[in-house]
Amino acid sequence: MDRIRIIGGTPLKGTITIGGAKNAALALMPACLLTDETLSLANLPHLVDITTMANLLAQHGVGMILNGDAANGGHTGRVLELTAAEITNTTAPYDLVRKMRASVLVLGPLLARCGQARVSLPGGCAIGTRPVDLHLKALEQMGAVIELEEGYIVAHVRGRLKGAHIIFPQVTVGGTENILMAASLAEGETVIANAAREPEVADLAHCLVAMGAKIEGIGSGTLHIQGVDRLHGAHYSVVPDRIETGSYAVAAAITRGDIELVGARFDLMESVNTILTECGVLVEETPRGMRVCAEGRDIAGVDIMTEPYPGFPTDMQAQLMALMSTSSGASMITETIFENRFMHVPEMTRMGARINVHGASAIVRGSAKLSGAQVMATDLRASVSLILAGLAAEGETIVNRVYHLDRGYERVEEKLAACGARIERLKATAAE
Ligand SMILES: CC(=O)N[C@H]1[C@@H](OP(=O)(O)OP(=O)(O)OC[C@H]2O[C@@H](n3ccc(=O)[nH]c3=O)[C@H](O)[C@@H]2O)O[C@H](CO)[C@@H](O)[C@@H]1O
Ligand SMILES: C=C(OP(=O)(O)O)C(=O)O
Repeated sequence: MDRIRIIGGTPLKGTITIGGAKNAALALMPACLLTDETLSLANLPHLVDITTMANLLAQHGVGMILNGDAANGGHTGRVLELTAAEITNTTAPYDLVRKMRASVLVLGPLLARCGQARVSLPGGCAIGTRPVDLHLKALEQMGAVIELEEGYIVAHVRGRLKGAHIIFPQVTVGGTENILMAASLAEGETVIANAAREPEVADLAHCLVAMGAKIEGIGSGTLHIQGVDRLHGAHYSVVPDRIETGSYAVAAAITRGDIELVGARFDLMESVNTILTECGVLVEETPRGMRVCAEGRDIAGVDIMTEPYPGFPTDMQAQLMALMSTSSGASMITETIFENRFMHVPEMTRMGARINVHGASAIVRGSAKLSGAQVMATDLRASVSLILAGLAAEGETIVNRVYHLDRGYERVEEKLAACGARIERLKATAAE
């Protein structure tokens, strides 16, 4: 397995281009199953998760054409044309679903278009148990008959799905996305109350509208969807990745550097920027995106609690913990979304961070210096948080098991190195 080697201590300066959002793209791609016409997605990030979703869609019968953007070396701004002229297979197999939980997002579209679907249960993952019971209950309310057989969700509906009044007892991003897609082709009106307001959900809703769906309340906690008989093709550009933006904002802050994040959507960064500003970091909007500067600044400890959007994102919790480890005060970080999302703590502790976990809260006592160490990445955001800690640490840090990182960060070493970071990927040898 590849490893990342970092020699820390250099304040990062320069520009980093932000790509399309992984979590938006993973919801937009399965939307192609709702129509026999072509859905063309621009600004698609180049990530392992996107390839996994493409492989899953291909085995459902989706034809795909990828147009690389030569001007950017074929890396960023890719355009993917997806055509589900005919759905040849309604099973999402375990081998693909287990690689990526977002695979469950084919369930709603398959059921709406084909009246049946057989999707492997995603199972738990490193950060929590992550059941999909709320997706299933909502689809049942829409008339689907669902059974669990041999680890698979086996669903069918007689005729079309029917509009329903769905009240999610807990905010669920994937649940809202699955129901949005299913409801777009259902008979009658669906109301989703306590819907997720994440920008990636809004991105999906805007794309569905471009495909002919009738959705009101986009971006709010109540969505009204008037089902239509058919959807058509569309061309849609994926929203910039706010978690990638936030991760590189922390890279600037933790190294006391100065980075412009080109293409970032400042308006989607409010909760993260509020915390960074409270810490003492300068964050400002620029004509091209946003600038984050911590040069010569003292970072203060602040308390953070993860919440659904517009609250502070759980996907930024580990990165902020790395920053808080280098602050001059104490902070309390409370994780309210996932029950097991502190796996970066023992690894950061190996680098000299002073962190104690009590239930859902971690007390971070800032320390002046982190020191390089061998650490193990356990999940996507934990991986990037260890890289961030390594950038600030004295000496050499080796982050092992970085395959998680490639799920969600495109060319991370290249982007950081362009700002002066001493970072390289150590490729796995054939014997490993
Ligand atoms: C691909 C993608 O977009 N992933 C994001 C998405 O994950 P994902 O869509 O899986 O997260 P959810 O918003 O659904 O999960 C939120 C909480 O609700 C619980 N829950 C969810 C569904 C359900 O049927 N039953 C249930 O109990 C989950 O276990 C979790 O504790 O939103 C999370 C919360 O912002 C982010 O961290 C992930 O990066
Ligand atoms: C938890 C994440 O992704 P996923 O939902 O795909 O596991 C993430 O992006 O941080």
